[in-house]
Amino acid sequence: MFLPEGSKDDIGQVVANRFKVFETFRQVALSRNYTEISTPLVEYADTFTNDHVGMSLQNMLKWFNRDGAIEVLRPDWTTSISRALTNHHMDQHKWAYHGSIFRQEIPGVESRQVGIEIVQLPALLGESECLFLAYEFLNQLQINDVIVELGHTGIFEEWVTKLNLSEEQVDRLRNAMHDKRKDEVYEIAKQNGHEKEAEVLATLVDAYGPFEMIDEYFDRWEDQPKLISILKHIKQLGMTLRNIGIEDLIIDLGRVKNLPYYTGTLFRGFLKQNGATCFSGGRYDKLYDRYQLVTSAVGIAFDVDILAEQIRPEMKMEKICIIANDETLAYAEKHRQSLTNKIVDIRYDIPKTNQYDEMLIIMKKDDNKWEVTSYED
Ligand SMILES: N[C@@H](Cc1c[nH]c[nH+]1)C(=O)O
Repeated sequence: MFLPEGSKDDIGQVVANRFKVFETFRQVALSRNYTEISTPLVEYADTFTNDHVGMSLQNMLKWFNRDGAIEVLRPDWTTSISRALTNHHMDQHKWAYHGSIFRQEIPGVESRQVGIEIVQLPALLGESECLFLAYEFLNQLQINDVIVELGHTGIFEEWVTKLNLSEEQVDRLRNAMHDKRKDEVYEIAKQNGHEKEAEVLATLVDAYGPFEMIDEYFDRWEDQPKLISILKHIKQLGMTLRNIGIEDLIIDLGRVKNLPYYTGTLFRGFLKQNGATCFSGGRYDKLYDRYQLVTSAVGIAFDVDILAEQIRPEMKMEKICIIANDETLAYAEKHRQSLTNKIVDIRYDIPKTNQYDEMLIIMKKDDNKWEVTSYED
């Protein structure tokens, strides 16, 4: 039997590690007063593709339902939670979730996330909370070598308004910017004759580095109040993170949104070991506009599969095998319960591999009682 391309079965340690990530996340989120939320796996495509969200149908797993409407497997938690929350009271601010999302551009199509969404909290509080939680969660998983990157959608978008480009040109520009293709950024940006602004935009491609670099840009953009207020916000967030001990902090001022709904601060976490993105998130206030709700919203999602790969094996527990038969099975189970903090297996056959630290066998004594003795072969 075959599986569709990208799909795979997982066995043993991978599955165990994933559960460790899920469990640790739940415990951290609950201790920070999050309420758990779950949305259905199957939703209408329109929930994600309407103008307020703007995700592309192309990458979704989709089909027509009986009435001819397009349904999809959940491609994004953030959007489906915003749909769900508008039908609920908004007096709870902090929401936590865990489960799969499906996007065709992700290798394997299915990927597992744990994440949080925070609504209607002041900007700095909500954004810091996302990264405070990230810090606590990763510490608990003993994953310490992570670089936190801060960015903001507003910097690129502000420069772009000066260029008089069509929507299609802006999309191409955003993609070139995302891939840090500097020459292409310049070429697209100057298409309507704004060469000076195009040059500045091209230099934004290189505007990444250690957090302290932000001070340079206060001088460079001193005559641009919008950009200065964005810089002040990023700086304040960065200083707050520094104050709780997040040392590995970088900025990318040329960062563009990787999901269409972002409207402000963006953050990502990279594993130092291999550069993989282990979390990603940001501000998306506009997602609630279509429900005529004035809301501030920010969130972060962690890639469970990437984190699971980093988990160190648990302390090894002693592994015992009790050899039983139909007659001694119940006694074996009772004995198993008395062996705490050990992995205990019951088998009828005598295992050929030496995967157990100890093997026990149940023998009948003269007085018709049972006795557990060590099995030696
Ligand atoms: N949904 C985003 C992460 C996020 C959560 N909240 C805001 N952003 C993602 O899948 O990358």
